[in-house]
Amino acid sequence: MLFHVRMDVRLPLDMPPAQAEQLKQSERELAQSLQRSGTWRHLWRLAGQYANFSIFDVASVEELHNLLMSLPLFPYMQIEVTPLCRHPSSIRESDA
Ligand SMILES: O=C(O)CC1=CCC(=O)O1
Repeated sequence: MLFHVRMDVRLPLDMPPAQAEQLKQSERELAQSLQRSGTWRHLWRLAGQYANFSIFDVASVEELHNLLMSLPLFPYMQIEVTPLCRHPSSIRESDA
């Protein structure tokens, strides 16, 4: 199952810089691991915003939910999830 996810990051202005850097580093390591495994298919920065568009490939809504909740930046993100299905006019054979 494919999901489009928008994440807007809102770190508290008074968060100590070292804590923010640690969170971002932990987020990066998990995001890159999930990209290598194929679960986090796409990760794009929204130009001019501290936000991303991502595509996740997971087996269930529960898997996506648990994954998103496990992200180190989860407490500081506003997240919007959109389920995707194949478009009838798509020329692709699969969702690959
Ligand atoms: O910077 C972001 O958009 C939040 C984020 C997702 C994966 C990552 O490494 O940072």
